[in-house]
Amino acid sequence: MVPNIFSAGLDITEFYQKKPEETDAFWRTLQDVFLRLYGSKLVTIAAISGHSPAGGCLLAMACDYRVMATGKYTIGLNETLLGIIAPFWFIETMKNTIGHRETEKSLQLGKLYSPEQAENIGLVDQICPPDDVLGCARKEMVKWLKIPDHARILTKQLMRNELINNLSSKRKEDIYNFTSFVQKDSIQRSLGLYLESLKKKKS
Ligand SMILES: CCCCC/C=C\CCCC/C=C/C(=O)SCCNC(=O)CCNC(=O)[C@H](O)C(C)(C)COP(=O)(O)OP(=O)(O)OC[C@H]1O[C@@H](n2cnc3c(N)ncnc32)[C@H](O)[C@@H]1OP(=O)(O)O
Repeated sequence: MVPNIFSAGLDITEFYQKKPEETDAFWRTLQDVFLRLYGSKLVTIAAISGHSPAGGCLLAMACDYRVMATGKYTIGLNETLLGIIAPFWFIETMKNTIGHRETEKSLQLGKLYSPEQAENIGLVDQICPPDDVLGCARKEMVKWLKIPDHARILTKQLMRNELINNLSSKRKEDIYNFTSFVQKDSIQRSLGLYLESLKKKKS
């Protein structure tokens, strides 16, 4: 577990100044990771040790339960702030987590929530001091593991199969949409400026 950062989201350098076949392969891998995690028969609990923007938020939402560290961290789907769009399955996952209305506001504004705000809207289930995040996640895991596995798994599948089947049937189209979108000159310019701004913030 890395302190302060759960995940900085997708590595933008994987779709900045890359060839279409490279961005295709990158997106296919992300789809694989998501489908495996969201559809996992195992109990999955995200111990969110710090920042969790965009793709990081998606990974956390793909789990069954989320524990987030308190502190000056943020979580959310901030794609619009970067001049890009959250794909339909990011949107559906967020709707399944916090509901339609909150998702609509959240996505259009590219909102990044503090841990307390995230807990209030149900984006995370629990907040804990940073040095206790793993402990809180473990405690919660014990509860989940007491439930008869077959019943929990079938329930999870009933709740999640619609989205899994939808994405599975549209994978090629989704890859095509991603690559044609990120290859646009205007999007490449936005991504370049954003990467520069991250580096400037650091120096
Ligand atoms: C019509 C159909 C449309 C279909 C769909 C089309 C399109 C697009 C969908 C794309 C979905 C995208 C999802 C994403 O996840 S995009 C990435 C979003 N992530 C972020 O915005 C986070 C950016 N990072 C930060 O805000 C901060 O780094 C931090 C996570 C808060 C941590 O801060 P700090 O500890 O101060 O770290 P540094 O800022 O110093 O960063 C260290 C170095 O890492 C570079 N960096 C950071 N994040 C990223 C990233 N996500 N990708 C690539 N590089 C990143 C940063 O520039 C520093 O680099 P350096 O060491 O070389 O200077």
